Amino acid sequence: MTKPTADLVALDAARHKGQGGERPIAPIARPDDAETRIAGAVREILEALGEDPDREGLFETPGRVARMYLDVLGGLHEDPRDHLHKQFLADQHEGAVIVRDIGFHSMCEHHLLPFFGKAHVAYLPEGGRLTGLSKIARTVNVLARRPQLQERLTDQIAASIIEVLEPKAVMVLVEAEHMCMAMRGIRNVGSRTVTTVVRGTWQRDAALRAEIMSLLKG
Ligand SMILES: Nc1nc2c(ncn2[C@@H]2O[C@H](COP(=O)(O)OP(=O)(O)OP(=O)(O)O)[C@@H](O)[C@H]2O)c(=O)[nH]1
Ligand SMILES: [Zn+2]
Repeated sequence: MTKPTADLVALDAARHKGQGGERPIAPIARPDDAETRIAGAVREILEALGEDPDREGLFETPGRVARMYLDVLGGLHEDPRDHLHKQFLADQHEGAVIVRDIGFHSMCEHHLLPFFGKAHVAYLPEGGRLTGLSKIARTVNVLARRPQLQERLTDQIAASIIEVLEPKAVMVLVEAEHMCMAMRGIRNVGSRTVTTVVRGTWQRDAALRAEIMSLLKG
């Protein structure tokens, strides 16, 4: 079978090189002593703040925070593309598949503070090649549970789908609120950031692109 989207995969690989440093989609290994090391570092932070990490309320905090980080950043050690291998064929379906309102929580890699919101994903299947709807949400979830940039999260959702499903087109829209803008720094509560990516045939057809984009926005 020919690879109609090979050029798109290459384009994505090139884009990721220049974007916020290289952080490929592939998972990385988790060191065996990760929990102990994170707990030790959290204890250091508490001490550096002048706190007593042995007082009753903080005694178990380093371990808790370590387990929390391993959970909320656990997507580093999973491959988001794995989920997309569960595929079905539906030759008669020629239209787009749109999954809206996929809630996610991520961590901004600049401050390690949460950003969270919704991802909306559309793809145009090639040859009726579909994946399970939940698998798109699982893919978003793995990529979100990493130190991320919203732009990279958006790109990597599209790149994962392109690589595994080889669709004719993909569009992803992510809207999120960043705690690093709300809790600190500019302290701007309530502003939302929207990022989009369009790949494949929808890049070339402005009318169709606008139609899919309006469906994505809901
Ligand atoms: N493009 C992009 N920027 C982000 C994201 N998450 C956080 N940032 C921004 O990363 C920037 C880091 O800027 P720096 O000047 O290095 O850090 P800072 O002094 O803490 O910046 P302020 O937030 O302006 O106080 C800030 O402008 C953040 O708003 C993201 O997902 N995408
Ligand atoms: Zn930030």
